[in-house]
Amino acid sequence: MKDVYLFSGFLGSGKTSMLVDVLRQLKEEGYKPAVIMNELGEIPFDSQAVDDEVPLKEILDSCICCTGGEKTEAQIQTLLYEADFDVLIIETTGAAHPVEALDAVYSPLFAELLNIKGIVTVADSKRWLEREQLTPQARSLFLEQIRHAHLILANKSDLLTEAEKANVVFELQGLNPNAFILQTTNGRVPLKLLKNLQATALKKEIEPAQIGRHLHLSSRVIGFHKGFTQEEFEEWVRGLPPTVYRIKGYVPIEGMQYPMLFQYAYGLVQWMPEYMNMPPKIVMIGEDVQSISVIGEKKE
Ligand SMILES: Nc1nc2c(ncn2[C@@H]2O[C@H](COP(=O)(O)OP(=O)(O)OP(=O)(O)O)[C@@H](O)[C@H]2O)c(=O)[nH]1
Repeated sequence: MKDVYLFSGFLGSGKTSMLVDVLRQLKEEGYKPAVIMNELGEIPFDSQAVDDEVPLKEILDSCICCTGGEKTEAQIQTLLYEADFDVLIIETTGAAHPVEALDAVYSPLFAELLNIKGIVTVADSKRWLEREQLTPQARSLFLEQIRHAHLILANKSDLLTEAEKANVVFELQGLNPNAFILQTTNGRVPLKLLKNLQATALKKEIEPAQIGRHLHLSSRVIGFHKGFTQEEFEEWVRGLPPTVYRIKGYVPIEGMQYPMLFQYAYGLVQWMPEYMNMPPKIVMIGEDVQSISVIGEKKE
């Protein structure tokens, strides 16, 4: 049987960071992992974090829980047919309801081959403390992702005081008394903890809540034809409504040879120099992102 983990968590909470670290640990211990990634947005941005030797299937611009299980089922079948792996990690979009995503993984086609270990949810600890600021729909999804987890990572703990950290763990445990909670930075979770999860995610527990469907998240790809200074770009980002949850992509910066890698998640921006000439495009994910005006946007 191949072990299957479902990685869940709100937009920008740290799922890909966790994935990269877990893949490293799996490989160090001699496992052969495979990955299915589901991204909101047409650009396979996160998959660049997975190196070439790991079998990878992507589901772009849709969401496991909203398209039903067919695409995931097909991707798992293809992997089982063509790839040699012993652990499968499915990273859902931050907009997915974990139980509905898990439901998509159960299929009579491969029930005998997969051992579903459980749902690991990454929670942005700072967002947790300020969850009242989310719209009610986004908040319900955020809470559902935590409520249904078998293991919770209280991530980004580097941004909190000791008292805040303790408070987050206490409150998360109140919402989900059955899950193990670990304080983390950059989604670092010891492999042993994952391996200890044991098929607690039984089929009979599943009660799809359909909450993800009431949250009208959309993604928008924005291309740029001119460069910015980092300050002016950040100023534009700071002026965005709080319902823009996530931005990632490549931004042309004056004086830089290639567009820089840019990430935005819950108030924090991150820039990294890029050594390849990546297309100057970002993906913006949130509620009603189509109506937002963008400086320097190239109409396609
Ligand atoms: N300060 C801090 N930043 C973090 C931590 N974990 C992740 N980040 C940053 O948060 C941003 C989002 O991290 P990802 O791992 O891409 O999050 P994600 O959940 O995969 O994002 P989506 O797939 O877009 O929903 C990146 O800029 C990370 O570098 C952490 O523990 N502390």
